[in-house]
Amino acid sequence: KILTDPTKIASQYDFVIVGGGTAGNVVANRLSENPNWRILVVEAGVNNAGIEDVSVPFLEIDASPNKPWTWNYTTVPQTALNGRSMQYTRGKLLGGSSSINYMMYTRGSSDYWDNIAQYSGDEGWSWNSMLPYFKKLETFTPPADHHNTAGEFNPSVHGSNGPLSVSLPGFPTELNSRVFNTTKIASQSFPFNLDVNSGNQLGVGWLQASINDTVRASSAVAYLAPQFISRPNLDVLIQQQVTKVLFSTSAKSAPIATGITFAAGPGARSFTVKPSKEVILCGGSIGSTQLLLLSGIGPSSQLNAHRIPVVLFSPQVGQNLIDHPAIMNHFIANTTQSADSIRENATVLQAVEEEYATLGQGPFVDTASSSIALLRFPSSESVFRQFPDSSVGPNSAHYEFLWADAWVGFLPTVAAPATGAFTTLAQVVVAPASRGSITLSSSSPFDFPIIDPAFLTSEYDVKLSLLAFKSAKQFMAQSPWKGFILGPAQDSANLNTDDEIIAYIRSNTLTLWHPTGTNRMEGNGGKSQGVVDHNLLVKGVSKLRIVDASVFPFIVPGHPEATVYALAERTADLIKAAWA
Ligand SMILES: Cc1cc2nc3c(=O)[nH]c(=O)nc-3n(C[C@H](O)[C@H](O)[C@H](O)COP(=O)(O)OP(=O)(O)OC[C@H]3O[C@@H](n4cnc5c(N)ncnc54)[C@H](O)[C@@H]3O)c2cc1C
Repeated sequence: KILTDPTKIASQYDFVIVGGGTAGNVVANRLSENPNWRILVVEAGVNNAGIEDVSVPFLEIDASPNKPWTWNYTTVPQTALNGRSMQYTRGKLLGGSSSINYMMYTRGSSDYWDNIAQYSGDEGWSWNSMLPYFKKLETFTPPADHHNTAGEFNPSVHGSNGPLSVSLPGFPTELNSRVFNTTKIASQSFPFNLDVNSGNQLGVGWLQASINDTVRASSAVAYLAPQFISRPNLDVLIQQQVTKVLFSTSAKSAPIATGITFAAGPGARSFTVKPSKEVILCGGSIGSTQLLLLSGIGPSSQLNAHRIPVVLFSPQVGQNLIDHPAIMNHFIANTTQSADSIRENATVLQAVEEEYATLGQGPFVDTASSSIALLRFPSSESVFRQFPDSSVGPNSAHYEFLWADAWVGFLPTVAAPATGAFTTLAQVVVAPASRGSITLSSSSPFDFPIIDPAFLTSEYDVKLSLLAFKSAKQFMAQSPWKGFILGPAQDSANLNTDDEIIAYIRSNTLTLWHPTGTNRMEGNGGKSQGVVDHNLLVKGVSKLRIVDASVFPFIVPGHPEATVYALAERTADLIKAAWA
């Protein structure tokens, strides 16, 4: 059941899970399959139920930022982006960021998982070991318009019985035929890929999304569905922020995590709960990292600076922050059909809303993009003579494209024009070399930490971004776009020299909100330091685990939510085995 009153929780639990987000609800669901175990989830945010903006797929643009259900973080000024800071939103509600994200569903590549397996020395993280979890977690669902999806995905790599619905686009746009015709004309550079989630990710394919018919499928909708949340051994306490992990320390053994404290806000009453088995942190790359530091696990400099009693020096906590730098390239489109009219014209908006409400059809059933390209630069590019190749393997992407049949933009400085029709091509460097950090700003759990994704601080990322821009230009110059695309929009017009393009890159790069790696797994038999071991147990202490995007040693070439779901599914099995 979902609880809002902390005095109503039980007196004893086996497991306490911090954060009812993407990973947290998966772990809660799977552990509560054992009727002998009692599970408590403590989530800082609100219930997702009844919030329209986090349910209607098209309203993803209204799901964040600066909502009552978001963590409204900002980054520090980004030195390589002309000193710009950017909003760095996370979901603060059941489902976590899966309740506010763009629902783009990508598993990464077989290289990606095989790399984690090799790095951690645990074959259980390999692609072949993880594919059964990807299948277990999903039900591949027909799109809202129930069109024939043969030729748009490979059914043999998908699941049919899992909690999470994954689907294909359910509203055709004018872009689809143009994107896929381009793969025929320019198949050498931009080959068609039947299913980018098959392990072989390279090419241009249909974009799968975590959507169930007409509504968003978040981890809350999927893993806390009525048949699960009604289990008598599962309690989910909301609107309470975990402020500290408690430890018992003795000279004889490593510190043992014994419980947590939580409170509704600064000055509110503080509560303690002590599970008999484990504390499991699922607070996400920012939440779990801040909590570890506040609890006395982290680099000595930081714990000392904020006078936090030391439980364990762990130098990697908050380091290795990796995120994907993206740019929204806008083109002028020669059409009256683009989704810009929904934003520009109240009558069109009303008609689209009605179509969705009465028929469950139309543009509101989809996320922003229907197709995705995951691509590599040739090894002959001069950048690879200067820098090591950052991709996770020879069959994995350096960069990505997504197309939207409207102006999509997130920069306060580049507002959508009041009129006109546009196509957006988002370019993303999916194998960046830059590394940032998360550090404490104070010892109060209610102060936001200092977040520095360090975008483009490696020159390598600037060079890949430049190459991706040129590749995008090449894609949009192919014959299927003739007469439809009239040229770049004002914000990217007249970019001729590399210097001009790089200036544009620095002023337009933004986050895709994929912070990863701040509590990374240790690697190379412990030679590469990490915060957790390959079972995601926090090193140097006992009974404390981290299960969320912060533990990945590398960033996925693609979008992380699918990888977080699969990570959580496997770790739930590891926890079950550990306590069997
Ligand atoms: C705007 C946006 C768009 C995105 N688009 C996509 C996309 O299209 N596709 C994709 O794959 N990925 C996307 N992502 C990224 C993806 O959603 C995340 O990588 C993933 O959901 C992270 O899962 P997690 O379990 O690590 O953390 P989260 O899902 O963020 O869960 C963390 C949970 O812990 C709670 N919490 C944190 N600290 C505490 C505390 N101290 N006490 C109690 N509770 C706490 C939070 O409130 C939250 O509910 C997007 C993210 C955002 C923000």
